[in-house]
Amino acid sequence: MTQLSVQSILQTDLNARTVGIAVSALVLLAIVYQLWLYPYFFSPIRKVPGPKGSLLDWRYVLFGEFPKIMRGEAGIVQREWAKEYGTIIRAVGPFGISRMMFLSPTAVHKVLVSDWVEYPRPSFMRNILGIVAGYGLLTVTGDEHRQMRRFMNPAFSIPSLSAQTHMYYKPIYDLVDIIKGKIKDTSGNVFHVYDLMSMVTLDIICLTAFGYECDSLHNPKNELADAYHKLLDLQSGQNLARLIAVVSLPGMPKLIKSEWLYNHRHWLRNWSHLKALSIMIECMHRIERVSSKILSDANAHATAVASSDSTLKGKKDVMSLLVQARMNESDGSGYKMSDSMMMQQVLTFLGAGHETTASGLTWTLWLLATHPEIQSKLRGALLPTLWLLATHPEIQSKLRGALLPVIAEHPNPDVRTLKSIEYLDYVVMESLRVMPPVPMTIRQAGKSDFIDGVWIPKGTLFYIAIRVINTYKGFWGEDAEEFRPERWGKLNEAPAYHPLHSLQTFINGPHHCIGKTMAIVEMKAVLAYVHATASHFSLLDHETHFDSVFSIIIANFEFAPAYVGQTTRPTAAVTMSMLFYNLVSVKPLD
Ligand code: HEM
Repeated sequence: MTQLSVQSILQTDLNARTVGIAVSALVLLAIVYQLWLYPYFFSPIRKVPGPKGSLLDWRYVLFGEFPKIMRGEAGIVQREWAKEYGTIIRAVGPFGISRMMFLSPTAVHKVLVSDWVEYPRPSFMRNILGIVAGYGLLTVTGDEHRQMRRFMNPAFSIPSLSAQTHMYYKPIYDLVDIIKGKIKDTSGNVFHVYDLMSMVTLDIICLTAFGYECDSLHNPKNELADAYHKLLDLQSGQNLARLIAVVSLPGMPKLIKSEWLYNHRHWLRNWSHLKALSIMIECMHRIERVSSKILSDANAHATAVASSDSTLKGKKDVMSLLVQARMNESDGSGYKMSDSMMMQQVLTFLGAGHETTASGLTWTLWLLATHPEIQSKLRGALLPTLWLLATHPEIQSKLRGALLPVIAEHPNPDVRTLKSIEYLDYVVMESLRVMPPVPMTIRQAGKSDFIDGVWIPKGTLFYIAIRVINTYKGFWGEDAEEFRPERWGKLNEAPAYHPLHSLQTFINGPHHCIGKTMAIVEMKAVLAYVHATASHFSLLDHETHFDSVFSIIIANFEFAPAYVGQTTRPTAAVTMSMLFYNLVSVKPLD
């Protein structure tokens, strides 16, 4: 080898090493900039008040406040920040990315209502929602969302809801019979309330959204119920963090939905961190299989109705209404939902309309179990008619004479009847206020702009802190964190209550929950189970059928904690499922 070639090899080696060192230094600098320099020394929002950890703690530098949020009770870590720092808060999350939390009505209005198109759900959130609840209304934004929402609104209107309410009652009767049966033969009177609520709400959403009889109350192992049960068991802060990490990798959301990964899902079981992902993929696949059958049944029925001369009746469940609307293209906007998009909506209704309502009901029963005085007041509010009738037989028979013809036609209470029971309304709204089933949502700035006088750069994430706003003392008064249904009768006494801004359980603006009224009516129907069919009335006659006007879950059963000193708390995941315990003791009233 000549001296020249040795020199040139050495030179090339040196160059390669120099380039390697330079690249490593640049990567290191980029990491240092992203994790230390930008968030704490350069970011325009670095001086906004908020929690701060030690910059020498590598875990804090890497993950910021995220572990604290995920370990804590849903929404409570953020509530403590609000107490300490006020209504404009900044916190650093994983990888040095800042989050802003605004509580003022003007800021929340800007992000959710007036400038909503500029503040969409961030892509990692759309992907998580898309994977578990379909790439339907929950994941679109802007014009696509406007058109889709306009097309779907009529199926959720009050007239449609009124036509669906009677469908609630079969699952509710079944639920009461099951509880009574279990108490009678009894292995004890302590129940997993969440499991029961999850089954009854799944059966109700299947009937009202698709006219599909799931009957998970009698067949808890049926394909759909079992898949949801397993999916919901995976809900934990840790699994949510893993899912966020996975879907943030380029191409992963598509891969997770692919047939290929479904066929090779057993590979994932070999890594303990990915086991939950493998279960999720399997469950979603099963849910999609049932959903596709639901959709093809709805299509077949609508086609049969359209081609028959009124021998078949048009069904009133949400999906049938959508299929009929698509056939008629009656909204005149030229928008036509594709088959695959209809399929995504089936997943969305199942995903968004089942677990949320189950969680709302479970927390309401827990709050009633731990506030016996409110429980008996609610029972009193539901029963005065009964009591009056029981103690005044002459009024009873007179009333029955007037009621029976109506009752014969409408044996179960409709939307208006449920709405007229004032204290029931207070209890449901108060429970949804202090224990909102979706405790928080997220948005991302699509533009740089001032909000509440602070310059917020494009890309900043926002915590829409539903539970914090719902229980903020500045809006609701000193007792804001307490469960006190009476406040709903005296809202004018709250210091700064605003009907649009102080309660964000279903959020505000164009993305507000399309199922809000459906969920509230359903919760009331389950809690207040009214049964008005028989000819003879005796107060609290539980063994025989309930007679006359109101027989109610709350009137049927007394709820209490399963044992003295029992506590529970909500997980910091997407919805507020109960962590540790969802046992509640249920006693028949006598
Ligand atoms: C107590 C029960 C419920 C609660 C607390 C609840 C809460 C919410 C919240 C907070 C959002 C906004 C999410 C966001 O934009 O980040 C939302 C959206 C939505 N919810 Fe609900 N929900 C409930 C029941 C239902 C039911 C029964 C259905 C339907 C069958 C439903 C369907 C939807 C849909 C489709 C959206 C997306 C709306 C849009 O972006 O236009 N929800 N819900």
